[in-house]
Amino acid sequence: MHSTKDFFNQLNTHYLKKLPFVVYRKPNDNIIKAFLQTDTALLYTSEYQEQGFVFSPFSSLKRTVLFSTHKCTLLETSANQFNFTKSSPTQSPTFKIGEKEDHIARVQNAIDTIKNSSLKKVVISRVQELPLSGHDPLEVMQRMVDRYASAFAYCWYHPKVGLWLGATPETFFRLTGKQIETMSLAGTIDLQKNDTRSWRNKELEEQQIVTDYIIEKLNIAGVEKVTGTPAESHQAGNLLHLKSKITGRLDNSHLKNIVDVLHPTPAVCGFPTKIAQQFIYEHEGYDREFYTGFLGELNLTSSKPRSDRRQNIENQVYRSVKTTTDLFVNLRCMQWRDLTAYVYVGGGITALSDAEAEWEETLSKSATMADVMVK
Ligand SMILES: C=C(O[C@@H]1C=C(C(=O)O)C=C[C@H]1O)C(=O)O
Repeated sequence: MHSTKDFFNQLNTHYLKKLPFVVYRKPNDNIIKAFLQTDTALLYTSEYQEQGFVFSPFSSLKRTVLFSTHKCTLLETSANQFNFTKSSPTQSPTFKIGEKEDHIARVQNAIDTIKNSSLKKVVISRVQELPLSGHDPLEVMQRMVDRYASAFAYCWYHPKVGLWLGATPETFFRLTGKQIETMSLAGTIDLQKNDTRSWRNKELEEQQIVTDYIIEKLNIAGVEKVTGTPAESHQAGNLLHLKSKITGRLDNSHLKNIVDVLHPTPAVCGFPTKIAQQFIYEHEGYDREFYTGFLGELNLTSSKPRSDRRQNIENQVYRSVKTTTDLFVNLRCMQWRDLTAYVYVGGGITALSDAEAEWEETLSKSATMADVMVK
C-alpha cells in the first residue's frame, strides 16, 4: 500500500510521460487502485479470458481495450484521506444554438415512434460541452472519490484512445467464483428539483422492463438460480434511481456469454434491443464511443486463508484462490479532449415520456460531472 501522496505522484509522472493508466475506486470501498501500463501498446480482448482492466465501447462492433496485468504495474492506496472542504462553484454549461431544441425534437421523434411501432423503450443521449482550462484529471478523480462514495469512480487514459473520467452508479455485473450479481437501474428523480421520493407508474414499469430482460437473458445464457429483489430507491449524487439486485450461479456458462447477452441492457439502450440499437444509430446523431459501454476488473485473482486455524499450519496449500470480475456501466462520464470536457448524458424514453422533462433530466445528470470540475 502506497501513501496517497506517492500514489498520485507516480500517476502524475506516468500521465506526463503520456503512458496508459487507469485509476479507480469501487462503490463504498476505501481503497483506490491503479493499473499503470509500461508502454503505449493498444491491446484488446475478445474472449475475456485475460487478467486485467477492460474498457469497452457501447457499440458491440467495436473492440474492448485491455490493460493486461502482465504489462502493468499495480498500485494501491487508501481512499479516505482527501478533504476538499471548499467546494468551488459549479461550471455552468454553455449551450450551442439549437442544442435544446434538437434534443427535444429527437426525444419527441422517439416518443412518436414508440407509439407507432414495436419499439417500447429507447435511451436517447447527447453530449454536453464544458470548457477546460488548467484542469487536472487526477484532482478531479480525488473529488469524485470524496463526493460520490457509492459510485464507481475512475479516470482512464490511453494516448491512442483518449482521457475519460466518470462516477457511475450502475453495476454491469460482478462474478466472484461462480456467483454472479448484476443490477437493473432505471428511473430518475432530481432531489434538488423535487420534494417527492415516490415513483410514478412510468418509472416503475420502465425499471421492470430492465429487470425482466436481465433475468430472461441470464436464463438463456444458462445461469442457474436467477432471482431478483423488489425495486428500491438508490441515490447517486443528487439523483435517485430505482434499483433491483439480480443474482445467479454460473455453472454452465462462460463470462463472455454473459457479456454478449447482457450488453447493452435496456437501461442504456432500450427494448427490444436490436430495434432500439438501430434507432440510436440512425437518430442520435453522434458516436457514443465509451459512454454506456462498460469497464472494470477482469479475472483478477486474490488468495486468502481458508480459516484462521489452518493458516497457522504455515504454508500456501491452505490458501484459497478467488477469481473476481467486477464491471460497471459507463454512465455519468466525460471525455477530455483539447480544451473541452464532453459530458455524456441520456435518459430512457417510453410512450409516457415528456420531451421537455427529458431535456431537464440530461441537465441534472450532467451536474454529476460539472460539480467535480475544478481549476
Ligand atoms: C442513460 C443514463 O442513465 C440511465 C437512464 C436512467 C433513466 O432513464 O432514468 C437512469 C439510470 C441509467 O440506467 C445516463 O446517466 O446517461
